[in-house]
This record gives sequence, structure tokens and C-alpha cells, in this order.
Amino acid sequence: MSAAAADAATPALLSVEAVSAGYGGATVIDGVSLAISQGEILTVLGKNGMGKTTLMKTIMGFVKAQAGRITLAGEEVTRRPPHAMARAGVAYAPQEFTIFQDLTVEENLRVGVPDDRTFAERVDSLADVFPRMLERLKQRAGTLSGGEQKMLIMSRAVLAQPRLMLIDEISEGLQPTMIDRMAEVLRATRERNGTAVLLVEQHLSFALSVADRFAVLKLGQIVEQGPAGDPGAASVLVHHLKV
Ligand SMILES: Nc1ncnc2c1ncn2[C@@H]1O[C@H](COP(=O)(O)OP(=O)(O)OP(=O)(O)O)[C@@H](O)[C@H]1O
Repeated sequence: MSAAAADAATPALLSVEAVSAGYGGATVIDGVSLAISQGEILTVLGKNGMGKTTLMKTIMGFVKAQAGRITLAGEEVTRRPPHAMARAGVAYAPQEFTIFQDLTVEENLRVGVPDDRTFAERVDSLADVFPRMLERLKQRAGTLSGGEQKMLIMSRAVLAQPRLMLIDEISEGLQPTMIDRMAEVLRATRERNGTAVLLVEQHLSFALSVADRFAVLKLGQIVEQGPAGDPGAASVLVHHLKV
């Protein structure tokens, strides 16, 4: 079999085919199609309110698709509930702060792994990623700074060693040094575990620095796609993201 034929025979890790979804009777994302291969980072960019979060919530099962089909490694997962998506190896880092404020850092991290043994095996891997989390395992999560809370959200997703991470605007409100750190973590996680990433962003330079490909979502539809390394990508994207 030629390499091209082998590629065609291997299903994408995530495939979103003509998916529409929204709230009540309203459609917010309208016939969206995209695919992500194992270990690939795709960034979906778009201005506020274009449907980026709705797309992620539809993949994760928080919002039920009105039409279309979603597959994970060739298996249909359309309208599967979020816990089933998590068990299938999809980790979701939402835009909102979703940590348990009254629990410790360690207790928050344990939520992301199936059992104590797995936690014990994996926790030290955070030393390469976010060593500060290891120093603060016993600290109450609510006392962390905003940037540290985002680190905790990412650490929890990384510890799950997912096949696919859905990450919603992780760079929002972060200092530039922390944004660089997030980029390193995403690259390292992909290298180490072959994790694929769907990265929803408005921060253009961060998104292009980590992604292999980009897609632009405008009023619920994909209007542009391409390789993130294309010399013209940034100017095309600035055009779509300008207010
Ligand atoms: N729970 C909801 N109920 C009703 N409408 C909603 C709900 N959540 C989002 N919307 C609407 O869906 C549209 C798309 O919102 P969405 O959050 O998906 O966009 P976004 O591109 O992620 O924007 P942002 O960057 O501001 O998060 C908006 O018009 C928004 O008002």
C-alpha cells in the first residue's frame, strides 16, 4: 500500500462532519467540518461570539449536535455525554475557571485520573511541565493566582494523558512568560504522549506558534483553513480577527 493510501485508510483521530448545534431553537455552529490526526495541533480562531466555545462543547457532549456526525478514531461519538467522552480519552480545559476552589491542588489533580495508583505514577511528570504545581500540592486551589489556576487546569488535562485535548482560550489574561510556558507544555505533551489538540484561541501569535494548522470560525462557519506555518497565514488571520 502506498503512503497516501495508508493515510486514507487511517481514520482521523477526531472527525467533525457537517455539524450544526446551538441553544434552544437557535443554530450557533452551522455545518462545521474539520479533522485532527493523532498528535496534530489544530487551532480554531475567531472573534468573540463566533461559536468557538459552542463547537468545543458540542464535541465534548455538553451541547447536543442538531445535525452532522462526530467520530473519535473512527467510532461515532455524536451526542455522547461528557463523561463518556472523558472515558474515551478526551480532556477538556474550558475557558471558565473550573477548579474546585475549596479543595487542594492535589485533590483537584486527582479528579483528572481514574485511580490513586495512576495518580502516583503520573504526578512526578508535572516536574517537567509545571513544577510550581508540585510545590503547592497541599495548598487550597482558591488561593492560587489566576495564572496558577490556569496552570492547574492544564496540569489536570495533562495528567489524564488524553488522546485529544480540547483547550478553550487558555492564554486569556495570562502574562507573556506564562503564555510561552503554555506553548512549551502543549508541544511537550504532543511529543511525549502523541496527544492531539484542538486549541480555540484569539491570541494569534501564540496559536500560530504551537499549531500545525489553523481554521477560522466566523458566524458559526469555517471560512478559512490552512497550515499555520504558511508565510501568509498571519496576515490572512489578522484580517479575520480585527474588530
Ligand atoms: N448557553 C447559551 N445559551 C444561549 N446562547 C448561547 C449560550 N452560549 C453561547 N450562546 C451564544 O452563542 C453564540 C456563540 O457563542 P460562543 O461562546 O460559542 O462563541 P465564542 O466564539 O466562543 O466567543 P467567546 O470568545 O466570546 O467565548 C453567541 O451569540 C452566544 O451569545
